[in-house]
Amino acid sequence: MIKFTNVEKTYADGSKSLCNINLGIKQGEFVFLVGHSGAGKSTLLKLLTREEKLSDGRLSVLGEEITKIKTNKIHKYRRNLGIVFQDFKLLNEKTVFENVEIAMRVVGENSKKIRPRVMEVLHRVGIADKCNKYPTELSGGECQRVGIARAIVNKPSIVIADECTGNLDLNNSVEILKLLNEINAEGVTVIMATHDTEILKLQPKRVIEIEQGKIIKDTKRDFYDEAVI
Ligand SMILES: Nc1ncnc2c1ncn2[C@@H]1O[C@H](COP(=O)(O)OP(=O)(O)OP(=O)(O)O)[C@@H](O)[C@H]1O
Repeated sequence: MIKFTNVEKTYADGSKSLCNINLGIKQGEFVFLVGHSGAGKSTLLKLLTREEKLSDGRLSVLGEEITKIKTNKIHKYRRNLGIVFQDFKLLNEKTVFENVEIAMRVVGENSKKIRPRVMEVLHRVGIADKCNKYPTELSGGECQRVGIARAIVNKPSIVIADECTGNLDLNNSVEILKLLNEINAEGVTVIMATHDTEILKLQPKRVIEIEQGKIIKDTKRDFYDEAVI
């Protein structure tokens, strides 16, 4: 469960980015976070990942009060999260396998478990045959599959995807959404920020709309077209 209670975020330069956010997301939900550029979507996600701190209010994630997590315990908290980025953030000098492997190494996973688990997730996202390639040898859609493999390799409870289809064409976006759906079907909460309303038409999910730092709509997706996935 994720719970925002009266959350405010004002950046150091005085920009008020989030205002009185009250929001509950149950474990296993798939939520789209939408809004125009600058609405506050990334800020909300950065509060979840503890890249940014709340200015006021409360935020609890998986039973933990975010503001109370000590700096030296943040890495432990982040193990619950898998993060997928718009620009993939892959290491170009490392292979596909190594890009995913590194996520297991940094959390100190037992080396014997690493190879089978990495190969398992690479199969899962349909990119195992490219495990020895470098990111520069892959298409955008393939890079994002690697990004998803890296996000899920440590079995997170929550996947956070910030504009993860932003650099992809519609076909690739559909494939990435399918993958996120499958991951969600296994009980993982998925929160996906997007400003692309076409994406919302692809599947019936909860949509939370932010405008100028405020939630202006929260629906179980009853106002969008019929699902096509
Ligand atoms: N580090 C920062 N310092 C100051 N202001 C910031 C910072 N990061 C974001 N903002 C401001 O906070 C507001 C919300 O930004 P945010 O990045 O959360 O929006 P967004 O909805 O994710 O936009 P986009 O779709 O363009 O990524 C904007 O007005 C932005 O200028």
